[in-house]
Amino acid sequence: MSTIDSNPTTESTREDDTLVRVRDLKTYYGGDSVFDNKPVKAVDGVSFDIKRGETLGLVGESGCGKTTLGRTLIRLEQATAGEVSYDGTDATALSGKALKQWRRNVQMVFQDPDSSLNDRMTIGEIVQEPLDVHDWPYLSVALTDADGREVAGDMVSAFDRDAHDRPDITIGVSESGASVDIREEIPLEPERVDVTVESDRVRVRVNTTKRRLRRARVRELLDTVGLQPEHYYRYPHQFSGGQKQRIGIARALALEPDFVILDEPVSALDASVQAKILNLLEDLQDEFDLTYLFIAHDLAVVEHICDRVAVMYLGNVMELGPSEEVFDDPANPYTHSLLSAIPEPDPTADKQRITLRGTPPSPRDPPSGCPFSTRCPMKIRPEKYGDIDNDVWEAVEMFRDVLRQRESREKSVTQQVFELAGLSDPYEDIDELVKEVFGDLDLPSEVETHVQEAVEQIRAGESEAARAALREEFGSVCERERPADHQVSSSGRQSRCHRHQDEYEEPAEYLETHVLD
Ligand SMILES: Nc1ncnc2c1ncn2[C@@H]1O[C@H](COP(=O)(O)OP(=O)(O)OP(=O)(O)O)[C@@H](O)[C@H]1O
Repeated sequence: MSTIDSNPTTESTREDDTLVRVRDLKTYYGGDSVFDNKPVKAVDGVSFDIKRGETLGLVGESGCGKTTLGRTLIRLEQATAGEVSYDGTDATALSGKALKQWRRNVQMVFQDPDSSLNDRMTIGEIVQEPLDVHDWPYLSVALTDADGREVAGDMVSAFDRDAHDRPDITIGVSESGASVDIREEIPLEPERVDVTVESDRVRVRVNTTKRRLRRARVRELLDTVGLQPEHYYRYPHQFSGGQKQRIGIARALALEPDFVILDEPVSALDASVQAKILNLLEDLQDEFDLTYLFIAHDLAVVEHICDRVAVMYLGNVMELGPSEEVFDDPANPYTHSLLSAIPEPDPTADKQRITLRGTPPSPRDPPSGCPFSTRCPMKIRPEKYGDIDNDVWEAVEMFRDVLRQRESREKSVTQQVFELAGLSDPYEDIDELVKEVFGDLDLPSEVETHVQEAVEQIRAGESEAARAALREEFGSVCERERPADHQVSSSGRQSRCHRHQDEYEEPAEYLETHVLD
């Protein structure tokens, strides 16, 4: 198994067809004041490429950092560290006019169409707003000679071209006269463009207003997303959820982006409407050569629509590869766990589930080593505990996890609820905790001794030392070292797990022999 560490560029993601390149990206919230010295590590060192025209899915439990990652990619959040380049341009370094121009090319469709559409604006105004903000169309003009070659010259009205450097109007000048060619996306008839060729200059006059062109563009966009012309003057509350999402999509497409982030675009919709919106998104991708980052928690949707999928946990991408491979033959323990939680359509099918202990740790206090180490059912054990009974091992892990949470600065919601209700947290009392976690389990003497020693230390107020001693005894490489990304298939799929090193059993093998009954 080869390690690929920080550069996931592989055979299948050659530089030339890469549109978005992300390297070691981190987005932290807070952590910069005396009272708040631990930042929330929402995105914590993520690297991947998105190829031109592909759909990359981003999945993971709520709070794992998907939205923050999406927002950072389009500069709605400021990256704390790392690199995001877009078609070769470092997007994190842009500012001023360059940033505004770049923004035309990257758009986002939000999960909740209700809160993303201003209820006091008509649909026409909502879709037109980005066009107004960016003064679209730019009405840039290019001159070509009789052979179709662009002629350089001083443009009196040298408006911005679009992000692809395409002119909106191309005037071809030859001995027989002048021709007018208008880019397909500009709703302007050539008859409205007057061209006068003089000896040393070419005058171009457009006989319409930008306002009219924008309104025509909005009407075209409404049609493109399956809405009717009469919807132009209506208000969002007059539409169904699916229609509202169509409006959101039309708005996102207004400035002719290349890259669109779809943040749970169908999660709030009924199943039948979901399918229609997904079909629309696929059609639009083909028609406009769009590249998508598709954020979702519904794995079935991702499997259907995405070429590749990135599985995220606690700010990290744990596995990334072609959707079919990741879904059919997951490599990473977290992917195994996530997939095992999908309900089986056939209730009689005998599906073996992996039950994950507890909830993900707080991104303010992530575990050392592997981010999944506090819950991983396939965690590497010290050799002497390799054959220990599974229930005993799980209990030890749970005991350590609860101690860790007690130490963490942030109180869990459960603890807060107990306190608000004037009750003591059942885990606060160490004897109660031991009873709760180990119950009637028959502990091997070695385990019992170490647990007992830890309990004594905690009673003596030395929780830190107790945790350190337990880590020394029961810990492994999973808690000591951050795993590298390993290439796990010839397609370039990568997985972040110590088990991919030669000396350990692969997660899938370990799962069969140790975790599933
Ligand atoms: N503005 C913010 N300030 C502080 N913490 C934040 C902020 N936004 C998000 N977070 C925290 O960052 C972590 C990642 O949140 P994010 O919304 O990116 O996750 P997510 O995977 O998109 O979750 P969901 O599926 O619920 O939307 C969470 O712990 C969240 O509480």
